[in-house]
Amino acid sequence: DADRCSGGKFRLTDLIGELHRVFAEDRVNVEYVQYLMESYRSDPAEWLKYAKFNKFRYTRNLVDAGNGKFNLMVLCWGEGDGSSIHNHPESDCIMKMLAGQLTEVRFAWPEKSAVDDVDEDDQQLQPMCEIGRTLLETDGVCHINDAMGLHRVENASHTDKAVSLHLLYCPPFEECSTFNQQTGHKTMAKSAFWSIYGEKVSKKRAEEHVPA
Ligand SMILES: O=C(O)CCSS
Ligand SMILES: [Fe+2]
Repeated sequence: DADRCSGGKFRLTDLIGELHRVFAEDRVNVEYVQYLMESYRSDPAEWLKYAKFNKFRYTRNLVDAGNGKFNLMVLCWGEGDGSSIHNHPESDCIMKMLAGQLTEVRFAWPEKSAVDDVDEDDQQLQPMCEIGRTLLETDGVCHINDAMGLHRVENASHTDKAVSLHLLYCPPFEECSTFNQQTGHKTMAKSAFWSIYGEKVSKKRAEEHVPA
């Protein structure tokens, strides 16, 4: 585990190896997984190959498909890029900053499950706190799952890009629900990869992609 690597550096490859070992067990200790993610010190030389930006929106770049048990991803956020308000179906999401800053705002679930396109009385989503939490590279990890609520993550900087490392498990979901903040209406959204193992995904493959 990370201590064994304390003599040397706990590299991205050590993190991946240790995650494979942890997820081979029946039960996953989320505190230990958080500790492993916290133990990784960002080294751009290790993750630059995954850091592919798209000028129109943030990108999701698969680093490791975790034998189907988890996805480890590098997300690249241009200036002002942000996610929709979304959930993490049956999954835990643990994220940390590799470069730059992101702001996270959490929202309570809408009371009624305002389903797609049914003209229910609108219900604005309520942020759980006045201002978003700013995540810095020096911070620990941010952990969320559906029991904790929904969130929106964005790069509020107009001058700096941001790169974050996300661990999604079990199982890594291929789509999630996104929510309109004003109406609470829910829409399903596909969680596609911009690149896989450092290779840009062709448009064709993006449609049929299932990680190897
Ligand atoms: O997976 C996504 O696209 C959401 C990034 S914030 S956890
Ligand atoms: Fe998220």
